[in-house]
Parts: sequence; C-alpha cells; structure tokens
Amino acid sequence: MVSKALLRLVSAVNRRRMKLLLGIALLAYVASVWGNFVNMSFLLNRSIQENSELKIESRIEEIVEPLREKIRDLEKSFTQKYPPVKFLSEKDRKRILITGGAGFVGSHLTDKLMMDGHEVTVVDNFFTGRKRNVEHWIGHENFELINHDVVEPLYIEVDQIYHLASPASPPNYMYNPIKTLKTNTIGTLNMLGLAKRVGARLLLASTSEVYGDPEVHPQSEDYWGHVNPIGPRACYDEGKRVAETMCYAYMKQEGVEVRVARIFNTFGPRMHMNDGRVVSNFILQALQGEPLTVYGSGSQTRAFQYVSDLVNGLVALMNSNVSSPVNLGNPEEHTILEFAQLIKNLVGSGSEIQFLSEAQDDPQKRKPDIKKAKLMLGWEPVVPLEEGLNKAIHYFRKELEYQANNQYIPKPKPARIKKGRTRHN
Ligand SMILES: O=C(O)[C@H]1O[C@H](OP(=O)(O)OP(=O)(O)OC[C@H]2O[C@@H](n3ccc(=O)[nH]c3=O)[C@H](O)[C@@H]2O)[C@H](O)[C@@H](O)[C@@H]1O
Repeated sequence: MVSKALLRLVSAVNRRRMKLLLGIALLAYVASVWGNFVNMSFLLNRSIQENSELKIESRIEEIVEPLREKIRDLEKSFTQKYPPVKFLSEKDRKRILITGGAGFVGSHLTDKLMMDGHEVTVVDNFFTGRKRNVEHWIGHENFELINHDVVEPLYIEVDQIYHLASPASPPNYMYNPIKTLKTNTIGTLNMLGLAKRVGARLLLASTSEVYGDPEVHPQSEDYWGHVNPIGPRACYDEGKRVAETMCYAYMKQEGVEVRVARIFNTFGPRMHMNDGRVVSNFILQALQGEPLTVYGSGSQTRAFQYVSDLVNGLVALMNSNVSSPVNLGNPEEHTILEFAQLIKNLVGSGSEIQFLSEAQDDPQKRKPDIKKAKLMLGWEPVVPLEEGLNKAIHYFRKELEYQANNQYIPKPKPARIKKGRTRHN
C-alpha cells in the first residue's frame, strides 16, 4: 500500500516536472525563434539603412561637387594674378572709356592703359569684340566691362574717350551696312555728346579708308580722298568720313577736344579667326595647308603695321595737342602677292596660291605718309614686319589648337556680301 502510494507520488512529481521541463523547452524555443527574428530584422533594417545612407551620400555628393567647384573658382579669382599695373597718383590717373575695347585693337589699348595705371571702362556690344580679349582684367579694381551698344546713349563720368567701336574688316562691315552706318554716325554722335557733357577729350579711330581708292600716293592727311559713296565699302568709308566731320563740328561749335587717328592696315594677336582680313586669312590658310586666296592679280599694295605700334601712336596722339587728323601706319609697302609668299615662307607651308575674283572698289595702292606723326608726336612704328608676323603666326597656331580642342575650326571668311536679311539692325 505504502509502496503504491509512494509510486503514485513519484510519478505525479515526474509528470509535473515533465510538464515544467516541456514548458521550459517551449519557452526556450519561442525565445530562440523570436531572437532569430529580431536579429534578422535588425540586420535587414541595417542593410536598408546602409543602402539609403549610401544613396543619400551620393546624392549629397552630386549637389555639393558643383558648389565645391564654384568655391574653387572663387578662391582662384580672389588670388588671380593680373598683369603688373603701375601706381598712378590721383592727379595723374585718368578715367578712360574705350568703346570697342574688347575688340582686336581695343583690347591691346586696354592692356596698355591698364598697365599704365589708369581706370579703364570698356564698352562693347560683342559683335566683333570678345570677352576673352579682356578676361585677364575682369575683377581688377581699375577695370570695368560694360555690354553696351554705342548706338544707344551712355551716361558715365570719364576724362578721355577712345572711340573705336565699329567693325573694321570689310566682310564684317559689309555684313550689315545699315548697322555699320548707325554705329559710325549715331554711335559717334552719342560719344561726342558724352564728351561734351562731361568735358572729356575724344579720340576717333578713323581709317585710311577715308582716302578710298587713292589717286595720290603715299597718302598724306591733306588728301581729300577718292571714295565711291554708293559702293559696298561706303557704309564704312563714308561712315568714318562723316564721323570725322562730326568731331570737327563738335570741336568748333561746342569746344569739345577731339583727336582723329587715320589708322592704316594693322595686324597682330587677337584678330578674330573669322575676321576675313588678309593677314588672318593668309596665316590661317597657310597653317591649315589650304590655298592662300589672293583677290584679283595680287598687284594691289598695302603697308602693314603691328598692333603695339598703333597702340603707342593712339596714346601719343590722345595726349598731344594735335587736333587735326594724323595718319598712323607703317609705310613699308608690299603687293598682296608678295605678302602671300612671305607668310607661306614664315609658316613653312606647302599651300598653293589661288587667284580669286577682285573685290569691288578694292583700293589699288595704299601707303601712309607719316611725316606728321613723326614730327608732331615723335612717333613711328618700330616693330619689323617679319617679327610682327611671327607673333601673329604663333597666336593663330595656338588658336587653332584651342579650337581643335573645342571641336570647332572656323574657315576664313571670304570678302563677299551676304545675301538675305541680316542681324543687328
Ligand atoms: O586692316 C586694316 O586695318 C584695314 O582693313 C581694311 O582694309 P583692307 O586694306 O581692304 O583690308 P584687307 O581685307 O585685309 O585687304 C587687304 C588686301 O588684301 C586682299 N585680300 C584680302 C583677303 C584675302 O583673303 N585675300 C586678299 O587678296 C584685299 O582684296 C585687299 O586688296 C579696312 O577697310 C580698313 O578700315 C582697315 O583699316
């Protein structure tokens, strides 16, 4: 009896223990499944989180990189090195306006006046001028660049005005004759009006073209010229002639101080690749192994001056007391054919010479008489032709490389008038 009762007691205890053990095992199982689940979802969450963090990081990088680049550019512009500039006292420093200051001649004049220590304001409508020509001054405290067309009035305070704004290459000025006329007439009136208002001295960049196809050789300042008033060049030739007339009307009637430079053929770095004048055309053609295009027989003559000589002449004239017109040019005269051969040799090019039809009203002979400039300004050109040409060749070689890297090589422009509607009226 006792033993049975004992057995029952033991088995009851075991059952309870078994139940307890089973309960514990179940709990342990549930806990482990739960643990795995928590672990897995933790890992899953972490990878999702890491993934989206990566995405956010790369998005931030995308946004921030251009900003970083801007900061680098800004830092560069703060530390930009300008060409050396002289210090001028308040009394000697002038406020100078150069219209067409981003063009070929204008940008070299800008360099000289900036380096001499003056405050220079360049006004340009960028028809033939380019920002690249003056970009090395942008940000300098003495320099200002204004995108403005002189056909509209301009109100600024200046002491001197170099009025150069006008296309100067035949294909460019014939491209839109009405605009060329407006620039040289209304533009000059506006600048003379400004000179009158602020008491500034104005130098007009006139041209050897006022002598037209000359019947006097060489041309001195007292020659009145031989211009076809209705020919394709008239918009420029007559535009410049009336610009000279306006200068002397303002001088006589309003007491404006004027200077008139009659500029003969000029060449040098920063001529536009597409300029169309003979020097840039021949050099580009020779460098690219293309035929050198001679218009007519090539027996017509020109005398070429290097741009730095011209710039020195312009500054000397502006600061002189000579108010009558002065020729600025290099009297070394060559036929265009001789010139083609010289450029071919200097470039070392195998290009052929191709004779094309003659340009209408092309002056047959041109050579400046520069006695007046020598006597009254103490000025004469000093850069030998070949030295200047080598500099221009070096410049155009670099320009071709630059253009090739930018996938664009313009062909020299022929001196032909474009048909159809033109821009810039
Ligand atoms: O270079 C300049 O300073 C002058 O250029 C031009 O006068 P132009 O003498 O006709 O200038 P180019 O177009 O360079 O022509 C010079 C001669 O070369 C000839 N030429 C031009 C380009 C060409 O590819 N081939 C060629 O034989 C022309 O027919 C002309 O007889 C402008 O009309 C003047 O205002 C300006 O002062």
